[in-house]
Amino acid sequence: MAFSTPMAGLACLRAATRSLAAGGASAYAGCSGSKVVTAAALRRAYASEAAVGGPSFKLTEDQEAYRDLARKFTEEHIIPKAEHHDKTMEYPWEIIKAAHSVGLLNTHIPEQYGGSGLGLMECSLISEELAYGCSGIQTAIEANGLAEAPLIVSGSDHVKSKYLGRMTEEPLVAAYCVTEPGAGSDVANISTRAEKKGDKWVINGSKMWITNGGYANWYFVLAKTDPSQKAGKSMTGFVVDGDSPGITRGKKEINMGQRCSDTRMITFEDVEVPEENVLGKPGDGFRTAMGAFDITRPLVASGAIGVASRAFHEAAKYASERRTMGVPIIQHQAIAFKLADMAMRVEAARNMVWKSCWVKDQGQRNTFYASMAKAMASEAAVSNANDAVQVFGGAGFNTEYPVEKLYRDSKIFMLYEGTSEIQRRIVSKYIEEQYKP
Ligand SMILES: CCCCCCCC(=O)SCCNC(=O)CCNC(=O)[C@H](O)C(C)(C)COP(=O)(O)OP(=O)(O)OC[C@H]1O[C@@H](n2cnc3c(N)ncnc32)[C@H](O)[C@@H]1OP(=O)(O)O
Repeated sequence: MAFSTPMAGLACLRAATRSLAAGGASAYAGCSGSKVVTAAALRRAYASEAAVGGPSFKLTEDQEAYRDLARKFTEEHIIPKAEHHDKTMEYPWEIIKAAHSVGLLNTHIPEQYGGSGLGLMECSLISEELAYGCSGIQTAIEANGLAEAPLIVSGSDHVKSKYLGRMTEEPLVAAYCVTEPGAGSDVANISTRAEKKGDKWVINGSKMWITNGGYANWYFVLAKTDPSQKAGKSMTGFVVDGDSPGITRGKKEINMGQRCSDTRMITFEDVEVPEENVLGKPGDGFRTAMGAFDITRPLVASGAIGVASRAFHEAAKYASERRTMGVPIIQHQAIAFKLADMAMRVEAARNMVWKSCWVKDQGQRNTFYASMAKAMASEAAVSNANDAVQVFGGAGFNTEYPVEKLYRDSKIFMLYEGTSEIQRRIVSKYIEEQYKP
């Protein structure tokens, strides 16, 4: 199957999944060699996972098709290039373009704006597969979803047509600018300001750790517009064109993991934005920014499941092959129980992620579940990557083997899109509310 269909959105995704179905199993030929799980091993592992699903966990035919497409894409386009992008830190543009050509980019843009309009459940199946291959590359892909989410939550029809429509027509990336040097977890205390001057808004301030910042065609920017108000009314969200005068894109940050993901400081100096680029009403910004997380935290979480399950599969495969004291190490209880814990974490966290997606897809607010899913899945990724290194022993510390990358890549899941501590704060606030005397 060729990944070059010149279509966008759902039509493109459907054509790609049909073509994959017609291609059958022989279409899987993407990866081999000692450092990656082979295609055959992957299929066996997933087949055994599918067999344990309970009745209410059955995926629809469409969901299976999207997952299979993402899995094939991962095998062919991501796994073979993951090491290169990790070592060189090169931004994965070619992979982003390929993902766009088969409809695996911008998956939750509504159909009326040219997107696939997939539900969160479908999106989560896709992002888990992509992250299985390389979570750095998946982050570059999924960061588009984060930038787009505030527009989906609060954008006018005009803004959606103009900025979301553009994303479906050609392979572009966008970025979500909320975090600042002095305000990460504490969004209420950002200091970027936007002031109304005539018929324009003028933005001044600096945003930090902006994923896709160096390549973004446009930015979602959260700025204070009325600091005298409490958080829920003091901020406004804007869409800002990437080529607006006054924007400076800082140097690429060198991070411990997910090294091909592009994160930078973006500075806004007297950047003029037309009134029509305000999302919702002035003052709605904080809610818009938080509402976006209800869409994207479950997807960050599903990316974390991709890492957790990759770490599990690599460790289980190695433990079956590596022998000590006359037996494969999987027969030593110390290793076997570690693998059992890893499998339990993947299954439990994935179920939590699916629930958080399902609640949102039912049209209900899912903040409580999204935070649980984000915390559980991130911690599963970090624990599983740590255990995988332990199972590999000294080899796990070596760059010739796949798990040291997983170890480095996993940590950010507990930090970005809200730390594990912030997720617990959100969950515990709900509990406190429930138990108010
Ligand atoms: C794979 C892609 C990865 C991309 C790279 C990742 C990039 C990033 O990391 S992006 C930045 C991540 N940053 C964060 O996640 C920030 C973490 N912080 C937070 O989530 C919040 O600031 C948090 C939870 C601490 C807010 O706490 P706090 O300041 O106490 O506000 P809080 O009182 O809860 O809410 C204020 C108002 O907003 C409302 N609100 C809060 N959450 C929501 C929501 N989800 N939906 C709608 N309204 C909301 C509240 O109801 C409240 O309304 P009101 O004023 O009427 O009572």
